[in-house]
Amino acid sequence: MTGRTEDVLRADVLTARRIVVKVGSSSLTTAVGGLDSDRVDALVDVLARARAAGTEIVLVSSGAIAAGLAPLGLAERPRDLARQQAAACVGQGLLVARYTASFARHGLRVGQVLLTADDVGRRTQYRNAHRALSQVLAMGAVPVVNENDTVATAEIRFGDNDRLAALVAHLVRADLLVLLSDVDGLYDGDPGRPGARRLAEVRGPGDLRDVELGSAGLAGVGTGGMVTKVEAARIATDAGIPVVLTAARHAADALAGRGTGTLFHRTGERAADHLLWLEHASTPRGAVRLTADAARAVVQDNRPLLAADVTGVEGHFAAGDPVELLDEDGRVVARGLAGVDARELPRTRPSPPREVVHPDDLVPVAGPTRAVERPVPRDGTPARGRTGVRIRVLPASAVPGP
Ligand SMILES: Nc1ncnc2c1ncn2[C@@H]1O[C@H](COP(=O)(O)OP(=O)(O)O)[C@@H](O)[C@H]1O
Ligand SMILES: N[C@@H](CCC(=O)OP(=O)(O)O)C(=O)O
Repeated sequence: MTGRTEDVLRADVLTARRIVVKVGSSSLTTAVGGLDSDRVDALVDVLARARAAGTEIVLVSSGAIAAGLAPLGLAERPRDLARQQAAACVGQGLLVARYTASFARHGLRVGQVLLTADDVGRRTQYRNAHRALSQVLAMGAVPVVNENDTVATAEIRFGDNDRLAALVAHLVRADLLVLLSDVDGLYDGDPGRPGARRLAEVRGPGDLRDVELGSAGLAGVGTGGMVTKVEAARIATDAGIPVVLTAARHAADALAGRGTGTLFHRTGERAADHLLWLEHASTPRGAVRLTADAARAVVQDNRPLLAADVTGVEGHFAAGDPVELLDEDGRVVARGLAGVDARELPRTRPSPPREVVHPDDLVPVAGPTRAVERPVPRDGTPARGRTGVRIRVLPASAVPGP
């Protein structure tokens, strides 16, 4: 053994029994648009081999919009949401038909799973999605997951399948997340720039301090560029799931544990089930403002939030909806699932002793936080943050410019 990182087999990959593999639009389409059957087949061959060797695979596949362009006579990804949705409607069927035929060559069935990130943040839907995915796997089929673009309008504009894949990895309790793109790993800057260097490993946020992340790829069909992949890697690794990022053409090496691409080591432990979705995927339907004492007790001492703690209510949320918990100065201190409707909360005190948020349905928002500008979408919509989505502040170089 030479001791080079590339030569050392990755233990995290070799021991993984359940792997979520995410493939981006840029890796599934031809140069002139439309689905590239050869590339789909090449990927499926690799996944089927892993499946035959006993590894359970969940595929998160983008490409619905890209696949729908040519059949609808569109030369490029449309700028308006309605035509993006139409392209996704037509393309998703074609995409799954293609996967169905391709996996059938290996005697494998696929099961289409369309998720709306916001929904799965709710406990019941989370459990339903978990049960469905587990059963598809238990019955030997391969789940093919995408966002439900028809209804998840915010997801088309601001969401991305990299983040969805990280959350799905948590949902199915995966041992590993593999992100496949058109670039063979994370570089310290634009990979097209002479002298750009690939990072073989990322052990934590410190390793990203001097890395420049672009928010758009070259292919013109993907969403989010490297920014969303690094954010997805942070969500997964914080939840105890290591991530390999590499090119789709290196998928076989990645699944064999060879040192291709970039390995993001796990940095945290698995969080309670639906809380990761609540933190990263839900859109708050409102907010409750708390007394100073309550803000402290609810976040630090894990005590229930009671109606008597509430000094103000914003929005028209219903029981089960995600809400933000604000301190006296209006800063977000936590996110929780409301146990009551907004209209049930009296706006004047004193209030009856009712539980507004149960401790099991509450996730503190670790500070410092701020709304992060998300990448500029190709449809030209304003580069505003997805409503209510806050993420921990990344190193300055990791946050896309406006
Ligand atoms: N620091 C970086 N390292 C690697 N790739 C980067 C970096 N910054 C920007 N990119 C770009 O990100 C692109 C991948 O993102 P994207 O097109 O959204 O892919 P996908 O369709 O696979 O999700 C690459 O083509 C690359 O040009
Ligand atoms: N749901 C969209 C995926 C959007 C997306 O995140 O694309 P990509 O950056 O290629 O992973 C579609 O199927 O077209």
